Amino acid sequence: MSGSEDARSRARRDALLRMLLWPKRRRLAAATALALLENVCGLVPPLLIAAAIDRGVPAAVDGRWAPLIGYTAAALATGLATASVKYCFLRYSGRIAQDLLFELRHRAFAQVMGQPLAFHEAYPSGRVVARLSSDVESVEEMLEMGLDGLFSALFSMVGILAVMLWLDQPMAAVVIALFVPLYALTRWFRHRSRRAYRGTRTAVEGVVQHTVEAYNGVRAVQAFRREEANARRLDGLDARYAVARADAGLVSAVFSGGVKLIGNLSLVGLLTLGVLRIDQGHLALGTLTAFLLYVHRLYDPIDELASFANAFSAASAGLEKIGALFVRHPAVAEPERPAALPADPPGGRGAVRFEGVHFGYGQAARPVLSGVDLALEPGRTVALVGTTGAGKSTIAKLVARLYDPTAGRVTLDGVDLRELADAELRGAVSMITQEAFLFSGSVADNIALGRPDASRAEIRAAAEAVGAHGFVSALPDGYDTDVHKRGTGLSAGQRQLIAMARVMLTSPRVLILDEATSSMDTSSERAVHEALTRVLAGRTAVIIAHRLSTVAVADRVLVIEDGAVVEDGPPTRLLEGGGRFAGMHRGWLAATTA
Ligand SMILES: Nc1ncnc2c1ncn2[C@@H]1O[C@H](COP(=O)(O)OP(=O)(O)OP(=O)(O)O)[C@@H](O)[C@H]1O
Repeated sequence: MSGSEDARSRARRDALLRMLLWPKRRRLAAATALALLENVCGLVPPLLIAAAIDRGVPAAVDGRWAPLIGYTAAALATGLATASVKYCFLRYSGRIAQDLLFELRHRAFAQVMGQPLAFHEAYPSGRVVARLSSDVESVEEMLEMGLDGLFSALFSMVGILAVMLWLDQPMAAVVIALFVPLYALTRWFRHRSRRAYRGTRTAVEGVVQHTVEAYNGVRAVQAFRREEANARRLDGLDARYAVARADAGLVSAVFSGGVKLIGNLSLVGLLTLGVLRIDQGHLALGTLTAFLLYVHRLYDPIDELASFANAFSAASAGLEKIGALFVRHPAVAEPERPAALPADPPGGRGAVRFEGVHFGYGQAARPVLSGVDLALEPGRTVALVGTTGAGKSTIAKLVARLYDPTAGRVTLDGVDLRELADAELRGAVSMITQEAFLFSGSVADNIALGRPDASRAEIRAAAEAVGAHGFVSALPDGYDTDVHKRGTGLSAGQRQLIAMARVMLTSPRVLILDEATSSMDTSSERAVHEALTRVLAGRTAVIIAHRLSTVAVADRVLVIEDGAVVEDGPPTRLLEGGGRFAGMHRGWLAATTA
């Protein structure tokens, strides 16, 4: 990673942290106060034990038991108080951690869903899944195990050092002197662990991405016998992940071991100096005991701090990756003052115009459309045909305003699409994609996707209108059948019918249909065609026709070549004209009848 990229991704991580933590600052302050109280309580018992040894025991030897009993009871009471405050802190900080995670997941998911199509076409879905799953998990781990360690480590270190300095300065100096190698070790760890954990996040991303891709493309995998090769690739990615984990493990082992070593050196140093100072009469035995107890307490939290630092490095690398989702992509911006579509435009609803439209995917990319002028009349069906890569889908995406033209404008009923509020545009222009995607839920939920408030009668009427009612009522639970339940198994044609019922229910002014390329059997194809005729009636429609049989339902055909309209007219006239469309049709007839 280059220096400036590194700084950018750290800045993104910090911005994300600020966005998450700032609204919770009051609760975090309350958690900090609880942790402080816990640690202050925790400082008292060693002092009471020192007093018990130095004062209570000699008094008991003289037959006065009250001081010893008093010190012991006080040590017990502070121990109980520490435990109760710790319980409250853990419950409270646990809730904050869960809320933070909820917020992170919610924001990251909403951010991904709200990104323009340009983002999704450039960002592999596996990578997004890795961000939303394993990267979020790394933050979860840090919050679950780390907060406690961080707070106790920081507060107890400061508190213990203060008490040590108050008890005996030369002894405290030994402990402080050993902080120099500890500081050096911590610096090394911070630097090395950041690199190591970035490596693990990148490696796990590779594993998740490959798994998601293989799963999404399982048909192609099986058709091309790629199972073995895919499994080998996953093994390779897994091995890379294992190496990255081992590297991170090595860094944390060196750090934890180093901290333990320095802790033990402190004990030896304190014991040696303590015995000398007792011998010289400068130190009491109880104070030495308190020192030894404190050193133990000092290095335990440093160990916890090491776990936190580990978790933080992993989470920090995860947050850098999640932060990348928050980078703004040149989006189709919502207008500040949206215009409304005319309710009853002269000539009818659904007139689409392209006026001198230029478009290319990204600034450096070759232009796909160069000055397209086009008028689609209300209520008519236009089929776009042409060779692959000609620009048919691009025209459709501009009608749906999934992208904005780089120059020129696209209007609907006289209004520039850029002036329409998103909700109004989505209600006015609907798209049926090739795969006719069904979401988890019932058939009814899927039909009512664009109008969740639709009544069951309306849903049924929409299904009846496209001829889907028959097969839906034959499903085990009718309209309540879960579309992803095992055994439901809807065919491609049935999925298309459900997608068309969806359109019937929302009744958009303009419908864009990216016709499925996979062939259906003749009866399904006929059912889809019949449904199509009903859905198209009285609506402006743009069909990206992959199969020329679909063109029969169109009033007009546009032949697209290299981003330009090269032929335009009713299908029958184009067939008679003997131009490109007639040639394509002859080729298609020969292929289908061969
Ligand atoms: N998301 C994208 N990013 C960059 N270039 C793209 C993108 N989508 C399409 N293109 C390019 O734009 C051109 C037009 O593509 P488009 O998808 O509009 O063609 P099409 O006529 O619909 O093709 P097909 O029949 O194969 O679907 C092609 O050169 C294609 O490579």
